[in-house]
Amino acid sequence: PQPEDESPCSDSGCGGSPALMRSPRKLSNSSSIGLSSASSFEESEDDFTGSDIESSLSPNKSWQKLKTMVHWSPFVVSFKKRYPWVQLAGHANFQAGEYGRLLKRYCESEQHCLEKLMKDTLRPYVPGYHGVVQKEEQDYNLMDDLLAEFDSPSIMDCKMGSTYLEEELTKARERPRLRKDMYEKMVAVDPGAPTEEERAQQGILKPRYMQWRETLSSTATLGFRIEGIKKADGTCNTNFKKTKHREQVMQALEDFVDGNTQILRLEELRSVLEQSQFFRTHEVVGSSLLFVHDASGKAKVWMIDFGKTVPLPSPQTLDHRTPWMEGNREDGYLWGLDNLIDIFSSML
Ligand SMILES: Nc1ncnc2c1ncn2[C@@H]1O[C@H](COP(=O)(O)OP(=O)(O)OP(=O)(O)O)[C@@H](O)[C@H]1O
Ligand SMILES: O=P(O)(O)O[C@@H]1[C@H](O)[C@H](O)[C@@H](OP(=O)(O)O)[C@H](OP(=O)(O)O)[C@H]1O
Repeated sequence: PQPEDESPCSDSGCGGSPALMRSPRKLSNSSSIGLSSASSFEESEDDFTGSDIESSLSPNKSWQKLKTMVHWSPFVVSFKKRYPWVQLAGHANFQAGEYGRLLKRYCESEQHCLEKLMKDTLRPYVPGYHGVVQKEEQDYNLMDDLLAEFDSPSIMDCKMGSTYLEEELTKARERPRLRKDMYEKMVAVDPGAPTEEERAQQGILKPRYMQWRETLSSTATLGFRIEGIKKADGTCNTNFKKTKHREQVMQALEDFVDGNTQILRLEELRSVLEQSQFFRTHEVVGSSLLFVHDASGKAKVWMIDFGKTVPLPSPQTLDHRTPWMEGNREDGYLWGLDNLIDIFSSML
């Protein structure tokens, strides 16, 4: 069976290198630090000069062709510090950009979300978005690299709320397609999980896999799950598939926080979410909170990954807390955030 490509922006079958490619601007070949689908890159210590910017915009370089308006800083940009880039989860969708920016493989629904979010009250909680760029005939959404302003940061990706769209369920029903790769991922974690029928088929439907992943982890019971943690000391863990119970989650969070309790304050984000027009009018699925802090005490959280965030038909709105029932499109995002805040409060 063919891999199923049901998600608006799933890159199944699209190929592409899992490694971040080197940009023309002296990105070093620094070694991977053992993350799934991840590589790291380092900015050159050399300063950028005005002429670098000019030459980087020369028309004969296809990767710099601008598809929509991209706002380049009119002044000289200086990159003095080295920092490794880390991808904690997700597909091999990223490339290093310039000026502390990242290129993420183009996804139309993500583009629409990021454009709207730049005008929403949630803007401070979303990576700055700089339009679509094309590089080697591939389109990318260009956004700020959230790690750029930190020194040796600790990073955590928490996937909030539901992980599959109602649309994915409907499509799987209309056009059921077996996923051998998902069957294999399931068996690798729990050989007893597939049903007799799935075992005979050696394949499973994507929603079945996604639901199984939700119940295996804390998504089903707490409304969020940890996808990956990289600590300042370089240690990294993306093995949280079975981190399910409150105590297990809290232990992982404590390890990540490492005494920097500033990172635990999420009430402001919650109240901005509750006010946001964008949030009220979108089904937000598979999106993560990216927590970043470093030894200086600096700590921030952002919303990332809007590949499966879709607008609701007007005048429908969501409260993001009502339990999901097929048809209501509730994603449980705020229910998950309430639980996360509750756990954080007990850690303060
Ligand atoms: N703007 C950003 N700045 C820094 N790191 C980022 C940024 N966006 C994403 N990342 C890193 O890349 C990882 C994957 O990001 P994202 O979830 O957007 O990718 P994806 O391929 O769409 O994931 P998925 O397969 O879960 O849909 C994050 O866990 C984080 O480590
Ligand atoms: O974490 P796992 O266990 O590796 O499972 C993947 C994960 O749930 C991704 O969120 C999902 O991508 P989307 O969110 O984009 O659907 C991907 O589907 P895919 O293989 O169809 O891309 C799954 O394989």
